[in-house]
Amino acid sequence: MGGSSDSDSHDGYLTSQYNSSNSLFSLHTGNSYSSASLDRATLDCQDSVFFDNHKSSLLSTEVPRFISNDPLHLPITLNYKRDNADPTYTNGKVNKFMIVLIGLPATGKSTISSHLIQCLKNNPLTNSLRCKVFNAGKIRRQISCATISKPLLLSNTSSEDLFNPKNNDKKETYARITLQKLFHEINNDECDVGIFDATNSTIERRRFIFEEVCSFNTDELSSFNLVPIILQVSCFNRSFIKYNIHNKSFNEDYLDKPYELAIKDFAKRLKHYYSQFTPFSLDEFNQIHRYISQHEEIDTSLFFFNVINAGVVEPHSLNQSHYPSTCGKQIRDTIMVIENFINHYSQMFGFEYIEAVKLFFESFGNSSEETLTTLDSVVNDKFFDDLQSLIESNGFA
Ligand SMILES: Nc1ncnc2c1ncn2[C@@H]1O[C@H](COP(=O)(O)OP(=O)(O)OP(=O)(O)O)[C@@H](O)[C@H]1O
Ligand SMILES: O=P(O)(O)OC[C@H]1O[C@](O)(CO)[C@@H](O)[C@@H]1O
Repeated sequence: MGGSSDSDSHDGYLTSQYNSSNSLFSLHTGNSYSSASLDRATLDCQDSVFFDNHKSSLLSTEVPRFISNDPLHLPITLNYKRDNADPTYTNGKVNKFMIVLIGLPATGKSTISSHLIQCLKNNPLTNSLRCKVFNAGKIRRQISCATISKPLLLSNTSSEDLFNPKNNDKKETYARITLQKLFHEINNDECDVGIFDATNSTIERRRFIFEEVCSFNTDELSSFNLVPIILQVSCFNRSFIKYNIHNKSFNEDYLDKPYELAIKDFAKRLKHYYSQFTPFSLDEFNQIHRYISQHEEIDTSLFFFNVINAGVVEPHSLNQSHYPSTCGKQIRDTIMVIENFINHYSQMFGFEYIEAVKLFFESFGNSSEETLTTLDSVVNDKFFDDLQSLIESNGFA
């Protein structure tokens, strides 16, 4: 595997990153990731039993398929049937769902969203729900392309760099437009599940989102009630991240850019995000729950799910579900389907992805010399160490 960085080249292919010394975030001391349950998730990264149970599947050339070759046919155990005559209301309003994604760039948020939609579409309990993704990057491109006729204006000056934290205002504007579009389509009954696809990487952004959800739900003119579901997507594995960055260099932002420029620009973007990212925590979940309960004056549903390293690390009690006593069947059904998706993500989609990563690095030597050299020259151990330092200086070692 000529030219590959150390992180990928020794015996730890797709496994070495599971030990703490090599992890991108070690997770255990941060303020936000300080809960016992997250510690448990962290321990699982290092836990020898967990490791042994997964090592063979991570290393084998066959994709382990515990259930079936068809990712959409899971043994989902649903105990009751949909009752069409029993639509669910909250506070006299028809329920809709909003999935708020959280996660650093290139962790798989958009990909996992499309997998979730497939899953909802294939389950009789949820197949009538109209799902739509509202992607802040797409909205940004639509607006900025119309203005400057370019996929993405790359710049070396910090004042022009959209992802430099100095320019957060610009990025916030795109996010707010995206959020308003989601509310608008929900309110017009154009969709039932709105997925807000952005990194939502700061506490301030998340506070804004939930203030807006409360305003929406307390708006007497609206006939709908939004049930918020937080889905945090994390990726700590260096090989996964490297593979994802390679793929990101072909996305719409970089259609007109040479590979090297794209990789360098995305790497720079990642550094900006690592310098300001705050993972979502149980504390924040509880704060948001209190805030919504106070403002909506009813006991309200709120859910928090995690996909870590394509589902191979189990989030354990980091996932949270708050069902009020009055919670109706439609919400319970939908959450059950989502929970099944989360719990089986690795079998449904994760291992197939890991296999693709593995193949990518195995055949890496066959890639063009330029691609190889470029990726390794930018996304290497030093780069990951820099990311680690950035996240540590941000208080989340
Ligand atoms: N779970 C996954 N299954 C399959 N491919 C994945 C998965 N996660 C990441 N990838 C690969 O990584 C690339 C980046 O993933 P994706 O675009 O979903 O990340 P993202 O978190 O939405 O990024 P951004 O925030 O920059 O938009 C994808 O193009 C895909 O090739
Ligand atoms: O405004 P946020 O939450 O950072 O998320 C939006 C941005 O995230 C990205 O997906 C990061 O790569 C961009 O495409 C997009 O502009």
